[in-house]
Amino acid sequence: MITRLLLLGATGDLAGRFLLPALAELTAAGQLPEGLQLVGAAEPDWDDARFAEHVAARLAEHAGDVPAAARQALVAGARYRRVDLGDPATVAAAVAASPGGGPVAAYLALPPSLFPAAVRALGDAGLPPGSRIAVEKPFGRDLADARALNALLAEATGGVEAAAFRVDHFLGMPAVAGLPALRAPGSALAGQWDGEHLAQVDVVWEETLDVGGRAGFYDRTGALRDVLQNHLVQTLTLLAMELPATAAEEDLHRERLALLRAVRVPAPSATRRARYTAGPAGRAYVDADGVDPARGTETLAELVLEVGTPRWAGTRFVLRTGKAMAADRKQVVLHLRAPAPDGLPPEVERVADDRLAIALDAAQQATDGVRVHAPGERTAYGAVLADVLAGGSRTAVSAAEAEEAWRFVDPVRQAWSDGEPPLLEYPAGSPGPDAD
Ligand SMILES: O=P(O)(O)OC[C@H]1O[C@@H](O)[C@H](O)[C@@H](O)[C@@H]1O
Repeated sequence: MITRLLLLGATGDLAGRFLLPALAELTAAGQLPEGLQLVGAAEPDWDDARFAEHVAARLAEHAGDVPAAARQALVAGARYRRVDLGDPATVAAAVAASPGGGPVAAYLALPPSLFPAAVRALGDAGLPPGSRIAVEKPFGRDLADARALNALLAEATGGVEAAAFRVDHFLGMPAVAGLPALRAPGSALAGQWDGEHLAQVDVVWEETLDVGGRAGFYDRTGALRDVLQNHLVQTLTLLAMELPATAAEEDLHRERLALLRAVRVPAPSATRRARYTAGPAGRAYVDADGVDPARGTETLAELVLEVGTPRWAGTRFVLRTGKAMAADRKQVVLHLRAPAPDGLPPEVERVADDRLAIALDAAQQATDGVRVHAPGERTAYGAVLADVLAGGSRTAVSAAEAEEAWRFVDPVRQAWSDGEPPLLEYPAGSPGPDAD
């Protein structure tokens, strides 16, 4: 059992807004492993007391809904070690920092450019058996890079696949995790789940948020790598895979991988990319600090995919994500070929006779950093951390799944960098280019 959580990047944005609040939530629910020791690690030259202040402030801001006693317990138990990823000895010291010497979960809440150095340093430090390394997304910049990162992880973990945890927090969102149940045998939608009944399925994640202060990261990433290649593709796997034969995690991963293998490489003409200009919602993307306009980074990405299985003959899967858009639209839309049946599950909204919508953010919305979720329901990062700490893998992507997702996204990335199709524009705060 994991007894220590080493949070690398503990002073950063991801830790402050999502991971520390999720730990507080799990503390309150009594769902952390008994005696778990939190060691925060980052570059600033802080001590335990300074880190405790930081954790308390982040929790006050982002986990105000968690009872104060649980927040205080987390703050009181937190330790801090300064690490410099260029100096692996500092990482080894952080691994050794907590007493007990049990298995460690090392969580890389770091910019992707630091993943290789962090994984190498953890490998050099030598993690005790039963330890895990959790890596955030994007997992690699392309297929070759993802393979290299998988090789490093295999080296650092002695080839134990379960020891490498490639996080995708969308898999922990209740609405995404619940997608397979919507067409379980007996459901009104069970008989609709194929190309004969569904002409098109949209997986949409449109945000009103612009890139804010993240332009330095975002400009090297873009909408395709930031959200579509991972979050939307994983949502697609849960929507379109065959239902696993059992509840076992290996069956789930087998079906997710089989679905990814069946996705055809889209032609460039089946893709769109765009970036926002100045508009009602604010200034142009290219005017944000840290943007190099010459890179041509997209803030909106769309792929129309086909899944080459008998079930999905004739269905178009449209995956679209964008920043600085007119409205927050985070949903799956089913376009039926005939009017939808009666007796739909409560999560499914009839928006037209032949069109159904499933909200992806119904139970959990991050509005100005305030967490809103149904009482007793876990947040996405609560589910991820519970999984990491308990040895689960439902919110993780396997090595093969990570590479397979790049197989059909890499050619798109390549075509885009060759200028095909051209980069479109949309005003910030608009529904996107040529909105349908
Ligand atoms: O709304 P959530 O749960 O933060 O998920 C969306 C976010 O997912 C992150 O992984 C992306 O980096 C962000 O750009 C995006 O906004």
